Parts: sequence; C-alpha cells; structure tokens
Amino acid sequence: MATIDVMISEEEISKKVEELAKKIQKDYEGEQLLVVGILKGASVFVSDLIRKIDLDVNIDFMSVSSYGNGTESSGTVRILKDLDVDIAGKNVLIVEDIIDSGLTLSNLVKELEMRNPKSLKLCTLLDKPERRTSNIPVDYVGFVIEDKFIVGYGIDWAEKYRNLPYIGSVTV
Ligand SMILES: O=P(O)(O)OC[C@H]1O[C@H](OP(=O)(O)OP(=O)(O)O)[C@H](O)[C@@H]1O
Ligand code: HPA
Ligand SMILES: [Mg+2]
Repeated sequence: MATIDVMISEEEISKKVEELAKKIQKDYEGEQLLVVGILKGASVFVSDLIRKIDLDVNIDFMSVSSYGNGTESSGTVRILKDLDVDIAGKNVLIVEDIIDSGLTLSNLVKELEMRNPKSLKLCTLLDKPERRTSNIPVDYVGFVIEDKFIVGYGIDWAEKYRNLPYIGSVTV
C-alpha cells in the first residue's frame, strides 16, 4: 500500500500563491499579461494564482507531451491542445505545477519563442532541481523540493490524487 504524507499544507500553498501573485503583479504593472496554464497538472495552481493578480490578465491553456522513447528527446513537444490565441507581441507567463527533468518546459519554451512574444517568463509552484536534465531559467518558483514523488493540488499519480487540497509525497 502506498502512503501519502503531507509535504506542503493547504495554508502554506495559499500563502505562497499570494506571494507569487504579488511579485508577478509588481513586475507587470501597467502591462497586459497572458497567463498560460499547462494542462492538466497546473490547472489548480493557475486557477488560484490568477485570482490573486490584480492586472489586465487573459488566460489560455496548452496540453503537451514530450517526444522521445524514454532515453532520447528530439527537443520538440507534441502539442495535444494548442493556445487559442496568437502570442506575437504579448507578455506571456507559462505556469507549471512542477519542473522535474525540465524537458516539458525547455521544449515548450523553444516552441513558444518561435511565435515572437513580447516577453516569455516561467512560473512553477514546485521545483525539483535534483532531477534536472534540461536547464531552463525559471522566473518565479514557489517551493524548491527534494527528489520525492509528489501528488495533490493538480498533480497526479496515474491520474489519481489531483483533487487533494495539499501537496503530498508518495511512499510505496
Ligand atoms: O520537468 P518534467 O520532467 O518534464 O516534468 C514536469 C511535467 O510533468 C507533469 O506533467 P505530465 O506530462 O505528467 O502531465 P499532466 O500535467 O497532465 O499530469 C507536470 O505537470 C509537468 O508538466
Ligand atoms: O513528482 C511528480 N509527481 C507526479 N508527476 C510528476 N511529473 C514530474 N514529476 C512528478
Ligand atoms: Mg503537466
């Protein structure tokens, strides 16, 4: 049987989301911002985050899957659901739940940079640097965590546990 231990409580998440939102608000003062949530993991985080940002914000979503057969990456992403809008000339903030190997985001950034946004920044709630294979500069990081398998607050284990209100670590 797997056990799930609370790693980050609902209260801690909520404080951090507020903190990140305030930083983002300050950095984009007077600007328009397109917030891009990466499905499905970031859906919960991005919903909480945008409600704490008092700016002219639009929201869109993408669903992607990294190519490769486990050992090699072709350096591109397969887009399962693309953005609804053209991002040329826009301030774009990609929002992720977790950065692990970094593959998903590094490939996605390459793809979105080609579309000529005015600016492109990254925000993640969780950063697991020990497992990084693709290096990418992240502009807003919630929590730096150790190398444990995480579930909850949008993050799944075989599609389960996304609805937990806290972030938990799995022990099998
Ligand atoms: O840094 P990486 O090693 O690429 O891992 C991080 C990505 O993996 C998870 O998504 P996943 O592709 O499992 O899909 P999901 O968001 O629908 O759960 C997570 O939500 C990130 O998007
Ligand atoms: O720790 C994790 N948990 C669930 N999904 C993930 N995808 C990358 N890292 C993780
Ligand atoms: Mg994801």
